[in-house]
Amino acid sequence: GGNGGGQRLPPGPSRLPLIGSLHHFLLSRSPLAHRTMADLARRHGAPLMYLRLGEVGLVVASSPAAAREVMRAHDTAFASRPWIPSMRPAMERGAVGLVFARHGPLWRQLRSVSVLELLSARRVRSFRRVREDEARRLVAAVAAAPAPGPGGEAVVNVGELLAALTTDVTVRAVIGDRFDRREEFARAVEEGGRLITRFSLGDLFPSSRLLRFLSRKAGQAMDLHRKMFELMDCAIRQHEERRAAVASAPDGTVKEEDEGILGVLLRIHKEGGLEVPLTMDIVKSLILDLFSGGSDTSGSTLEWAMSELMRNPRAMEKAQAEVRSKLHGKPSVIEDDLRDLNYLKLVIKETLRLHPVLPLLLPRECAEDREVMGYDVPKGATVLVNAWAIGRDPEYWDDADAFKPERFEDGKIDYKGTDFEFIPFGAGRRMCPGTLFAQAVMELALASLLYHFDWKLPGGMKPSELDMTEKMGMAVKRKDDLYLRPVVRVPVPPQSTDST
Ligand code: HEM
Repeated sequence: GGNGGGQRLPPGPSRLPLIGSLHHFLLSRSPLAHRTMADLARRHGAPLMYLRLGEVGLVVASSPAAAREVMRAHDTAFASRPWIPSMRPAMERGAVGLVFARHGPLWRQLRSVSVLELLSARRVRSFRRVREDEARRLVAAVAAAPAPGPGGEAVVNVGELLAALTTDVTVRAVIGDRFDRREEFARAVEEGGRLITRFSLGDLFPSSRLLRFLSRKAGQAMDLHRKMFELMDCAIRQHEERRAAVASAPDGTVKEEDEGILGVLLRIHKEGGLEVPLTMDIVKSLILDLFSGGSDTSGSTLEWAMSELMRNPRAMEKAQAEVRSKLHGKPSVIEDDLRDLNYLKLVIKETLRLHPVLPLLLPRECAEDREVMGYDVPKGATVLVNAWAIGRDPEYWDDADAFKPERFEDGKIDYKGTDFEFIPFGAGRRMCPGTLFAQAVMELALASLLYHFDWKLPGGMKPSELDMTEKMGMAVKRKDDLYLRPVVRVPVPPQSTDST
């Protein structure tokens, strides 16, 4: 109640003058927005909930039915992304790729290029050797690297290795090579995560120029944008030098995997003739989207998968038995082997249910007043879908908080955007275009880790003692690093010294 203009806003928690519902977040036990929002939605019996944070109206869908309304029934009205005020100056200077493009001709064009060309099943398959090579490097690094960890045992930082793997696979797929400035880039992505998730008063009260002026966020966003574009310039140069080198080599053929995603984009850029010209700024923004969208998400998902397997030794044993029996002592896992690894795929699905690394997906914006489930959603409201809450809703999931890959055994529920109780990649026209890319790298990496090694928790820790606290960033990660002690089961073949 309490809203003027005859609007019937969705129910939600109390709102104070000026700050709206902000106090619910400031007083919440959890610093994680998806948990606070799930709590509020349950307490107010509001699968479609209205909140106001400062001046920003927020509508949160927290049930499969509400998610279906947002991403199917009203998909076109909710197909834009809001531009956070402090990020707007950077975006207006051209820092817009696929992720943040407003629903319109530019987005449509980038979307179809991405789906049909850059991330298609055929293109993803063409990077198979890149993935196999990086997976071999991963297991070689695990076998070589155990170093005394916090408790003096020889452990590896599993999350760090997996983050490096997913970054390298993505970057090699895009530019055809490892990125010379990888560490700098990783730091910049982390900085971006901090910036985007930090509350800033200027963002909550966009009409206040004073607050915006006082907030340093806009300036920092601009600096980061410049830094990212400089790094992308460098990636493009690196790509072009590499192609020139490949073309002038004795057998001078440029293979598809050398062309890379960037090669395809540069070709389209040169050909021209598109409805919306593909400028170099757009190319840079788009590859930046792929770099950051492609690595952090898959890397964190893999780290959660390993964490869940450590907490659930029976699932771990089952997954290891499967990969070891299917491979019959082969030297390493290759992609042909993945076809038979059914349980491994269920493990990944179950991980995505319990740990959707974008728990609120990516924000949508309401383009026009809409009536949803009998309530008014006002134009301009930010619309979120709480995939985390939906994936753990006891009304749809038995023993919802337990890790049970078997629940997906009958193959009825998938993350393709049609089963609204399971939407880690979103749904509708803004759904993640990178699912095949992500699936390919995650399956191979996990199979490789489980094939070659047994894994022990350090310091005699019991499985149930492994802390699973989350930390917010660009994607939701573990708060504590996951250190594990690897025990070799299937020896890792010596690394070849190929140049890539
Ligand atoms: C486990 C891995 C991943 C997860 C959980 C994930 C999740 C998501 C989600 C939830 C969205 C927003 C969907 C919506 O608004 O309905 C999204 C969008 C997007 N993702 Fe992913 N993603 C993953 C991997 C990838 C990869 C590997 C790529 C590319 C290489 C990628 C590229 C994108 C892009 C470009 C968008 C924006 C699409 C648009 O706005 O039209 N993602 N992703």
